[in-house]
Formats: sequence, structure tokens, C-alpha cells
Amino acid sequence: MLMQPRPQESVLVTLSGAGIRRQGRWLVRGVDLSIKAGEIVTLIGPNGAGKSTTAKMATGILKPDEGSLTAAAGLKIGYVPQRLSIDRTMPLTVERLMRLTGPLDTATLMAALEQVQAGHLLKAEVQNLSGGEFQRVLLARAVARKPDLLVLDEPVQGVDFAGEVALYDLIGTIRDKTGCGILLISHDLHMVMAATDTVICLNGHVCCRGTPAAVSQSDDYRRLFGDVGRGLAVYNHQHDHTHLPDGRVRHLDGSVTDHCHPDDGHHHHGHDHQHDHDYAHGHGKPTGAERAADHA
Ligand SMILES: Nc1ncnc2c1ncn2[C@@H]1O[C@H](COP(=O)(O)OP(=O)(O)OP(=O)(O)O)[C@@H](O)[C@H]1O
Repeated sequence: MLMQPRPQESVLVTLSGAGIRRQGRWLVRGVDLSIKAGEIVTLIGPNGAGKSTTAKMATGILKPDEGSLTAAAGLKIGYVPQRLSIDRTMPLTVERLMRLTGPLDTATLMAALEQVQAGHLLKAEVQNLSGGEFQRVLLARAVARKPDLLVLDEPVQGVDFAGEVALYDLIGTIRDKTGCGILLISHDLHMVMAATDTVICLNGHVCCRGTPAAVSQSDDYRRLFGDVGRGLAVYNHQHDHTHLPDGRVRHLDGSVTDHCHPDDGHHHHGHDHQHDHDYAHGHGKPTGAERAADHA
């Protein structure tokens, strides 16, 4: 089921000085980035910053109007777009959704669903899935084809904080197990998972880049995002419990309870959040870290 991990340091795609121009305007330009096997690169930036456009250049969907894209020979890409042209009111089972993009044998299909803890959803109607379940199924659909590079445009949209944490864990696990490279996109700046190797901050061009900790400390990052009153929280997960598919929680000692905190039924995430910045101005919705604090 699992593909052979490529040797580390093997570069999957490289954009060099790449840009897209439409109707006399550069949507994004001068983008340099590369993604290696086993690496997670996260694009962050405000709405309209050119993140999806950059991802489409990296996957070869859009040809750069300046600069270039280089891709490893025979590269297989799994792309989960930001929006799917699926009418979620149409009757459609998860099994059929998994096969819409091409044939898939049942064993592979099931293994992919199991990997995202969604095996029990095989016969479920897509329209009845929760936001988190839907995102997991889309992830399974992409992973089933064993891509070398997985591109996920806002994989946590429509997912609550606990689901977001679980999805980020899952994405990290997929990287660890398969050795694929991952390009993640997030416009929600509140959280970047610690497993991210490189954060690239876009705003029509690359503003800054580096490790999550370095970017959150950088002046460029603060100048760009300081005015929205939110910063970057780097998420570190301490595994002291596992969320079971039925919603119950298994603890380190093997006990299973309905909630994370066995005593009071109150949802306690048990995660460490490293707050690297000032986001205390409270504009907009609460940050993930703030929501986590509310739950702690
Ligand atoms: N085909 C197109 N023609 C003209 N403008 C476009 C086209 N595609 C995208 N744009 C514009 O390019 C800019 C960048 O869009 P893009 O979708 O890459 O941003 P984004 O960073 O992914 O934003 P969001 O966080 O809102 O998803 C936006 O202003 C968008 O309106």
C-alpha cells in the first residue's frame, strides 16, 4: 500500500522567479520555492495573496508567465483544491466520490480510507459528512493514488479546532509513512503545524520564509500581519490520547472515555501550544491557540 519513500533531499518541484499575470496585473510574481520528498512547505498569506495561484503553478495547472517550473520526471501529484465542483446536495456515496477521479481497486480504496480513520464512512452519503469527515475523505482520495507530492489547499477549512489538530496530525503521519512532499496552504494564519519545515509568507510576492518559529519572529511577517492583530502559533502536539473514529478517546493508560478529560467531561486537548507572538488585540475570530486556551 505504501509507496517507497524517495531518498530524502530529492527535489520534487522547483519554481524559479515564477509569476502569473492576468488582465494586466501580476497576481503573484517572483516566487522561488522548492519542495523535497518528505518535506512539508506551508504557504500562508492573506486572502488574494496568490497562494492558490502559486500552488497551481507548482502542480503545473497554471503555466508561469515569468520564471519557470521544474518537476522531477514521472512526478505524481495529488491535489486537493480549495473548492470542489461537487454539488453536495446530490446523492453520492463516499465510495463513488473516491472513484470519481479514476478507477481504484477496493483494497486500495479501503486502505486509504482506513489511513484517515474513515473506513466506516465507505457507504455514507457525502452530503451527510461533517466538515472534518469530508476533508479526511478528500485527503484519502488524493493519498489513494500514492502521490509523490501532495498539495492541500486549505485542508482544515470548515473544520473545528479539535478536527484541525487531528487533520494536521494526519498530514504529518502521511508524510512520515509515505515520504511524500507536501505543499499546504493556509489563509487562516493562526496556526501552522510544527511539522512544517518551511513557511513561505506570500502577499503577491514572497515576503519572508523560514522555519515556523523564525517566520513568526520576523519583522516582515509582523509588518504584514501585525495589523490584523493575529500572529502565528506554532502547534506542537504531545500525544497523550488518541481520538477514536466514533468520537471516544483512548488515553495513554489504555482507558477509553467519551471525552478527552475522563473526569469532568470537559474537552481538554492536552496539546502544547507555543505562542510566539502577540495576537492579543482580538480582532476577528479567536486564534487556534486562544480557542485551545478556552478549552484547556
Ligand atoms: N483567472 C484569474 N483572472 C484574474 N484574476 C485572478 C484569476 N485567478 C485569481 N485571480 C486573482 O488573483 C489574486 C490571487 O488569487 P489566489 O486565489 O491565488 O489567492 P489566495 O492567496 O489563494 O487567496 P484566498 O486565501 O482568498 O484563497 C486574487 O486577487 C484573485 O482575485
